[in-house]
Amino acid sequence: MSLVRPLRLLLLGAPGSGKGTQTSRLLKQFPLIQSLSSGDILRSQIAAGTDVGKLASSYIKNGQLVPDATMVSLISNQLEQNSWLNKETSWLLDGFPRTVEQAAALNGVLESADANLNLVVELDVDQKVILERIEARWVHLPSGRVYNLDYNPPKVPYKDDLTGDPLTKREDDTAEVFQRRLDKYNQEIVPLKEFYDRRGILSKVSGNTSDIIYPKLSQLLLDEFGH
Ligand SMILES: Nc1nc2c(ncn2[C@@H]2O[C@H](COP(=O)(O)OP(=O)(O)O)[C@@H](O)[C@H]2O)c(=O)[nH]1
Ligand SMILES: Nc1ncnc2c1ncn2[C@@H]1O[C@H](COP(=O)(O)OP(=O)(O)O)[C@@H](O)[C@H]1O
Repeated sequence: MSLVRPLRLLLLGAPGSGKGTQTSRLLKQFPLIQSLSSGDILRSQIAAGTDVGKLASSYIKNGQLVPDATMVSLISNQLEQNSWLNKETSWLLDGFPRTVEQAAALNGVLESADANLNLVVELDVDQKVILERIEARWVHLPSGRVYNLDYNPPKVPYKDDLTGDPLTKREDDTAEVFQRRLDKYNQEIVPLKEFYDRRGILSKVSGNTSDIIYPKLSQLLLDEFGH
């Protein structure tokens, strides 16, 4: 089955909860959905040595959030570039907004294009299980493809399945930095969820593995946008 109404989805979830993993599965099942990952955009800015990348890098390596104004301008420009600000395109956001200030700014941008979010889903994963995920996470930076030594290892050790490029460890994927990111997430997520709950578009899917979560997430989309 496919979606019959345009979906404008925001995935919320703790670092390591599986936002990227769920995104890649959704894009396979629903090819009409386009996606944006704020973390991937920042990492490509860093790799390109841009001013935004230089600024962001100092926050990311310490597990801090990049300032709201920087994120709002970076992602708003990306929404324009992607030509998402219309009523027809189906898209999903992973990693932005992360604060209620970012959510309010995004709301203004989308509202003025009459293309506001119509579903926000929180990935509810026991936070005890996500640290070990982070420690086993390896990424292919140019594509954003995500691997895990335990859960979904690359075919050739430490090499990207499609390009053969070497995989890398993210500098913010250490236990120490991860704990700071998790603490920050737990602080910001409460007002952020309230922001969307007040708008009647917040849902939650729970499960301690992505294989449990994905069928629930996919069914939620089909229930709400598949007819
Ligand atoms: N053990 C395990 N690892 C998972 C599961 N789902 C995703 N992962 C891995 O855990 C890490 C974090 O997942 P990711 O999708 O990057 O989470 P994000 O930070 O929320 O985008 C990655 O290495 C994934 O491959 C799962 O159900 N079990
Ligand atoms: N919306 C945002 N606001 C502020 N900082 C952000 C945002 N998105 C990403 N970042 C920065 O980039 C880092 C990596 O983001 P991301 O790849 O989404 O992490 P994770 O995969 O752990 O959820 C974050 O820890 C944060 O420092």
